Amino acid sequence: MRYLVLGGTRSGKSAHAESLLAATDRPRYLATGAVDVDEAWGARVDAHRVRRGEHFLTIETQDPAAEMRLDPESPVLIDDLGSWVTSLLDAAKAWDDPAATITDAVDDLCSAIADHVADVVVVSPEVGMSVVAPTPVGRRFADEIGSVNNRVAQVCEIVQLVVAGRVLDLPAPSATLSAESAPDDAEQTRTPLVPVPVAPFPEAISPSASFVGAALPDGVDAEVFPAIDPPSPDVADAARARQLTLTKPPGALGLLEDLGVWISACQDQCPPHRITAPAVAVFAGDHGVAQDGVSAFPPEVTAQMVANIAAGGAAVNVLARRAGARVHVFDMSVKADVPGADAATTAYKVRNGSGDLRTGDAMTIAEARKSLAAGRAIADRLVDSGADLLIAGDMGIGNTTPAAVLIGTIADREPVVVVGRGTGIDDATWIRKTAAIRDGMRYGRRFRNEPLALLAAVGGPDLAAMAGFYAQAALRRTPVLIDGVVTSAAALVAEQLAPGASAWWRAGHRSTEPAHAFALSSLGLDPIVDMSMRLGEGTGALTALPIVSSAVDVLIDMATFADAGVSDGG
Ligand SMILES: Cc1cc2ncn([C@H]3O[C@H](COP(=O)(O)O)[C@@H](O)[C@H]3O)c2cc1C
Ligand SMILES: O=C(O)c1cccnc1
Repeated sequence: MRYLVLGGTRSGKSAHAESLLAATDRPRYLATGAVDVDEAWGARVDAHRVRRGEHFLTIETQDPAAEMRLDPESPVLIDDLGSWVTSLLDAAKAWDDPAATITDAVDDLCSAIADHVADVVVVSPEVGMSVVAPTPVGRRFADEIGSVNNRVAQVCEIVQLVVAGRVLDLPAPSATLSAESAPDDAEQTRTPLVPVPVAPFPEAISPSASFVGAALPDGVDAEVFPAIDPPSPDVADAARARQLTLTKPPGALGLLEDLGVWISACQDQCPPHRITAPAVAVFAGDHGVAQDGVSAFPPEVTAQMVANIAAGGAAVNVLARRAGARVHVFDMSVKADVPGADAATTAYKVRNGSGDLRTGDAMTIAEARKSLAAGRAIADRLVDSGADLLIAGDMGIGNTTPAAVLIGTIADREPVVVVGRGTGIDDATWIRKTAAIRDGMRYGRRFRNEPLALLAAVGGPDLAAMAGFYAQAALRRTPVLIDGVVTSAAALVAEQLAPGASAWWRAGHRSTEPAHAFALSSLGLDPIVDMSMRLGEGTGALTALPIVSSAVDVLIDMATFADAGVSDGG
């Protein structure tokens, strides 16, 4: 989670910011204050230091972005942007030179904050609420810090204002910024902040999602799940009853009502909490079968697209930003090294590419276990760090072929009805792909009721990790939106591993891939939207996410007949 904590002088903003990281392990404190200014300043810095105690590792730096990049997995507190902007303006000799800018450094800091894996808390002064400063230097500072705060707010999920020691959560701007409220920088208006974090937030943020290896207790096999409880039937009843009290004819909000009831039941709370921290995990892997031309694109695109997702440029990133979701991408079994991949991306890598499913050796049983454990650990880490809805996405050239094999096998359909056009294959490729699916199904059939062996034979680490992720999400009582054909294949396997898990899932969309419909009907899921999409990555689920968030808002925010003084239908 990324926090921007604003406040005036002595408002209590630093103490609050520190309390946010009180529960995390050895957070780093990036002190941007100028050293040796004068005695009074020194005393003030010392007071901060005493309060922080030993918990924080203090680093004095004028380049917080560089420090963050050195260790993206450690929680970090930056205190504060006021002194940082001052030192930038000093260095650029910009105080009385309107042409000199600090834009590059601000861009760099925003991208470091956006890329940071662990929690980030940024402290900044809120100035300029009084009369305009009488000096050019005062005006310059107020202008700069105002626009820096705007920029940093855009990459933080939570923005708070501290006044007299009291903490105010600032709601995110609505999706379309009005002309007045829009920051004057064109870049900002292109990417308005999308999350709507208006629910109260805990004093201390939970430990960050540092993705560092599988974490199942000793002696627990990754494919073994305890019984899965359904979302609370009693709370579902309470939520249905509440829907009837809201100022609308009963049932008039259709599926929105069902979705609100479902989230309420998942959260065991009516009205539910607002959805504030949805997270997407994209599982990437190459597939041996892709070497023989079952896709319209070459296998090297997988690694390139993983890099694109990590850099924030893929469709999944764009839709996630709009829906207020964080995206994490994991190289489970990409064949080549992903250019510039960080430690979090490769933390769970099982192998370089999967074997050829036509001869039944996508991976070994040990690798299948390791992949399932990885997916479970990733779900755990996201839930532990506060995620309140999970989405899995896929990336892997050729992966609609193993997906069709898994769905054809489990849902018991013929190869010709589960084969799809994937990335847009031509007829000759379609024939090859159908033959590959037939061979894979012939091999996989014997493991139809043995999910671990089936994943090892005709799946791959990416699909196995998704299955572990979905089943673990259910175990952790966290709602899930399923995406397209690839993720739905993993969901079918997850339901075999952990029967009942599907009660914690909804289908985000209907893909144009034919196998998707079979998977959804086997799982008893109806898609929320049908947008003729066929991309994967998590995009279909993300398209439905704002609808689910709206459904929750309805249960929280709508007036009741009694409150609004509206006569009900008797
Ligand atoms: C540029 C690009 C971006 C993608 N994003 C998702 N996919 C999707 O298409 C691929 C599966 O289709 P097939 O089985 O036909 O290869 C996967 O990478 C999947 O994630 C993409 C594919 C491409 C080419
Ligand atoms: O439905 C999907 O998830 C899908 C469809 C085509 C290509 N890749 C993914």
